[in-house]
Amino acid sequence: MSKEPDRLFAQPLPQVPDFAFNEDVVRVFPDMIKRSVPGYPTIVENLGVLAAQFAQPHSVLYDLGSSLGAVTQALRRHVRTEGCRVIAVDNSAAMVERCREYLNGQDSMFQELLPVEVIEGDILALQFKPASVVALNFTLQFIAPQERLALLGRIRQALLPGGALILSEKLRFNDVEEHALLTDLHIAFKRANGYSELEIAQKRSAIENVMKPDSLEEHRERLLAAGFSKVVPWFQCLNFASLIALP
Ligand SMILES: Nc1ncnc2c1ncn2[C@@H]1O[C@H](C[S@+](CC[C@H]([NH3+])C(=O)[O-])CC(=O)[O-])[C@@H](O)[C@H]1O
Ligand SMILES: O=C(O)C(=O)Cc1ccccc1
Repeated sequence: MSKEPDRLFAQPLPQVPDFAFNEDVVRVFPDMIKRSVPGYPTIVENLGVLAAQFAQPHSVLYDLGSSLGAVTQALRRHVRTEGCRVIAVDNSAAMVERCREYLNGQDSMFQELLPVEVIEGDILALQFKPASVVALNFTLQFIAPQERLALLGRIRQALLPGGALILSEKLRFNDVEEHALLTDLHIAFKRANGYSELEIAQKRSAIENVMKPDSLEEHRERLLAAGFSKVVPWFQCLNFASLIALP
C-alpha cells in the first residue's frame, strides 16, 4: 500500500475543484481515509468478520465502490465459506488500476485466497448475480440521491436468503444540536490527525457538491422501502456509522 501522506489541500487553492477519485487522490487514499473517517480500520476489519457470518456456499460477495480493495482484502482474510468469490466494482479507472496491482501482489504471495474479479464500471449499471454479501462501504453517499432507492432495490433482489447488505456512511442528523456537535467533533478528529484548518476547510468545500450524507432515519426508511426486512446499526463513531440490512 502507498504510504504517501495526504497533502492535497495543504496549499491555498484559488478555486477548490469538486472532489474526484483521480490519480492524485489514489496516491494518498489510504492515508486520507484513515485520517478522515473515524473508525475506518475497525469498520473494514469487522466487515470481514460480519461477512463471514452471512456468506453462503458458492455465492458472490460484492465490494461496491471498492477503491483500493480494502474491503475485498478483509473479505479474503475472514471468509472461509466453500466456493465464494468476490466481485469488486469501481468507476474510477485510477482506483481500479491500483486495486488490481495490490490484489495481484497478494495472489502471487498466498494460495487459497478467494478469487476476485475487479470490474471498472458504474454500480448503477451493474447486472447483479445472486449474492450473499453486498458491501457498500462509504459509497452510497457518492451516488446521486435520486438513484439510491432503485440501487438498494436491485441489491435487495440479488440477495440470497441468509445474506446481508453492509452499508457504511457518513451521517447527518436531523437534530440541529446533535449535528453541530458531531460535526465539530469530526473536525477535532481531523485536527488530531494532523490536518490544518485550511486543509479541513478546502476538503469540506471540495466534497460538498459530490457527497450527500443522509440521516440514520432516512437510511432505515429507504432500506425498508427497498424491501429489506430489518436494519441493524452495528457501529457508530462520531458521524460515521455502519448498518446491517437483512433481506
Ligand atoms: N457510480 C459508481 N460506481 C462505482 N463506483 C463508484 C460510483 N460512485 C463512486 N464510486 C466509487 O466509490 C468509492 C468511494 S470511497 C470507498 C472506500 C472503500 N469502499 C473502502 O472501504 O476503502 C469512499 C470515500 O472515499 O469516502 C470511490 O472509489 C469511487 O470511485
Ligand atoms: O473527509 C471528510 O470529511 C469525509 O467526510 C470523508 C471522506 C474521506 C475520503 C474521501 C472523501 C470524503
